[in-house]
Amino acid sequence: MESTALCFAPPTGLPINFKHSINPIDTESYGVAKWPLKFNNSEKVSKETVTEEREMASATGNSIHRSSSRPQLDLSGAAIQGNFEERDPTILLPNQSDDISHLALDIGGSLIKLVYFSRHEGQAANDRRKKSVEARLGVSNGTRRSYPILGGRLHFVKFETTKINECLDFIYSKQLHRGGMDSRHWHAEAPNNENAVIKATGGGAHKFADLFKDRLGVSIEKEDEMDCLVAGANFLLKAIRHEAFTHIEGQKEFVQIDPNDLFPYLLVNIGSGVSMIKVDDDGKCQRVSGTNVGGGTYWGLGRLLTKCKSFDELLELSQQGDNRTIDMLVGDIYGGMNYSKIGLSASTIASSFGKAISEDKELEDCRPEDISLSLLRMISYNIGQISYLNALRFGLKRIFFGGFFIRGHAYTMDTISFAVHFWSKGETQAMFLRHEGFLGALGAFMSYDKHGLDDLMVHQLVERFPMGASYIGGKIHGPPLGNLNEKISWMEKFVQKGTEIIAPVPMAPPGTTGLGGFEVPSSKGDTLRSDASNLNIGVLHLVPTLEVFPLLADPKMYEPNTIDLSDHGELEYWFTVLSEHLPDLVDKAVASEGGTDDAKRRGDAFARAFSAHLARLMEEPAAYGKLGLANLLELREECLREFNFIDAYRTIKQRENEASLAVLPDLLMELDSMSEEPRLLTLIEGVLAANIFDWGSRACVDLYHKGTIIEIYRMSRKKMQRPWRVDDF
Ligand SMILES: Nc1ncnc2c1ncn2[C@@H]1O[C@H](COP(=O)(O)OP(=O)(O)OP(=O)(O)O)[C@@H](O)[C@H]1O
Ligand SMILES: CC(C)(CO)[C@@H](O)C(=O)NCCC(=O)O
Repeated sequence: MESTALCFAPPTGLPINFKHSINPIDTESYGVAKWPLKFNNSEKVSKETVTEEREMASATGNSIHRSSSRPQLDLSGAAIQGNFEERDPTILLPNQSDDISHLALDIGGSLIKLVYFSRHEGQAANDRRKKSVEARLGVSNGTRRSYPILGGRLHFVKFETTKINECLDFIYSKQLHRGGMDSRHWHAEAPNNENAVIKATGGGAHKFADLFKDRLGVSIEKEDEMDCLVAGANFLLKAIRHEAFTHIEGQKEFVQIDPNDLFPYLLVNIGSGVSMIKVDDDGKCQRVSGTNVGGGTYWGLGRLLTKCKSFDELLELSQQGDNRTIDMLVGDIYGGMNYSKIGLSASTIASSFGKAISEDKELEDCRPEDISLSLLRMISYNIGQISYLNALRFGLKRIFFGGFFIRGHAYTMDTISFAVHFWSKGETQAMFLRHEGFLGALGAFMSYDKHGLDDLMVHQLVERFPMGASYIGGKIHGPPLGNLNEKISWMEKFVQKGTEIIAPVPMAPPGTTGLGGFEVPSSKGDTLRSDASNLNIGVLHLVPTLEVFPLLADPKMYEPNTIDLSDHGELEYWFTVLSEHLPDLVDKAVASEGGTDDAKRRGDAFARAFSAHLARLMEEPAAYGKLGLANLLELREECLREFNFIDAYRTIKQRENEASLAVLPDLLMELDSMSEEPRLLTLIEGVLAANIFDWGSRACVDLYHKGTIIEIYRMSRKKMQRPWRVDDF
């Protein structure tokens, strides 16, 4: 909220979340510039920064350390260009070569992952405002970091590696290779900078370096893949609040990792192939094992055997599968009996695909659904088992699994967890990461110096889930929204089409047996979501729009969620409250923008968007991370901003401020006439009375319709029985 009111609490009406707003809304643009651009046919240089030695070191399993060759921001001779009073003056960095990139890539065998940065609009003005607020309050976060973090957002996007041209088009359309659309230096006519460098990792950083030079005129600076995976994982585990979770028998549970107690751990990255890395510290790691039976195997073999056209299709197929028709179970061999002496139940799979040996069984006789499930189970279980053995080898108690093979898919995670749990007898814990597929790309992004990301802690980074903004895999889930207008019309269409556009793929629980312990690997509820990456990964705001309240003694320790919505009863209650309150909020929001037709349309779109989020969360409360009431309120606030409602309570605040100012002299006189002790008590009571005004409570809202807050305040001081009293002061 823009805090302008004199005397009342944040109009959430719910627990104060101690955050105040700093920045305007996210106005992400997916406008695509015309391709092709003027390319320069400069010589093909590919700067090698990864030395042979380092590559050898990682290949042979020696410890590897992060590269220190990083581009630096050269601030010498920096000067403001033009008018100092200007809202957003351009700062000239005369000695800076134009090679600061806002994009990093992980180009793997199957997928290209992009992490890119977009600057907040009006960032400079906000920074100034924030500084002046801090100066007034006598606090400063400035000492926390040695240099400022980039003010903006991190976005996550993926493409299939075979469609690298789509990826290049995307980079070009957003001018990411030139610092993004918001770059002050960018002009369509400007010549390409010969020195522009993009950090990239994965095999494709080597394979496609020339293509990047040819098509975008940029050089790829290669970062070691294992280093990047580890840097990305460490960053996520330290900086993102709800990053790691366990997934056992359909139950997802977020685990808050203590950054001081993170190491050592085993990182298992399941991409096309699988890498297992022992991580001892920041920048200290060793690839201890790997297996070539990984995500590529599932997708490759699965495609051949089922004729599926896409990975998603294959994964969804597995949902309807029954692996007992393909896998040979212990019971099949032992005449329906358990082999208890060695701990094998009859339902344990004795041999994956073992039933396919039967002479009267051809591929056509097998259901593609069953094949997909058997394959998924075989590969996931195998990876879980090898991971456990490596954890055992090095005495590691925690294994984090990443890579795009996982796809937040419940069955995959349950199977891996089961294998680790079963073989370690519960001693080793399998954990998953929400940004599973982006570890390498994030690590490559981290390798740019001076972005300040290294210093970010959990409470400083905020994740947001804008509507329809995910552009993933070269496929658009939700629209490629160019501007607010498109966003609104998309919401209108969304309503006409029902929920099919962004709603998760509804899937029946698989009736599968054969996991050797739990008969039916059920997932929560009746629905599963295979493509967890659609809405489950948001946009990371590096300078949050809702800033941590600067007077908090210890922001790390402050938990704004006084109500945990993992309790289903609470969840239902609050969802009802928020849904019922929605029309009233929309009225206020529309009024705050002058009640114009445009505001009404936006208000309508906001209501639909927020309702869609609520529906999504009702179905999978942990979809966006651990859900508490404060998160839900922040989501609502953010959603308002998406539709350009900067402060829904603006008009009310204005009215109240006027009313308050009108009576302030009388109130002060009244206070002045009191002796010291009753005066102090009245002040304390006044502050508390003002703070309990609760927009979420219908009683308060009804009361408010009958008068202004100041009247309510006066009345409450005189007549109303308060549900609290001041014991001591
Ligand atoms: N939309 C998709 N298209 C293709 N594969 C997908 C998709 N979604 C998930 N996958 C799975 O993710 C795997 C790729 O994962 P990831 O992107 O982490 O690895 P990679 O970097 O491509 O591979 P590597 O690191 O071995 O080079 C695929 O092999 C497949 O199993
Ligand atoms: C070759 C890489 C590292 C490329 O990402 C990956 O696919 C992998 O770890 N494959 C497994 C290779 C092996 O250790 O058998």
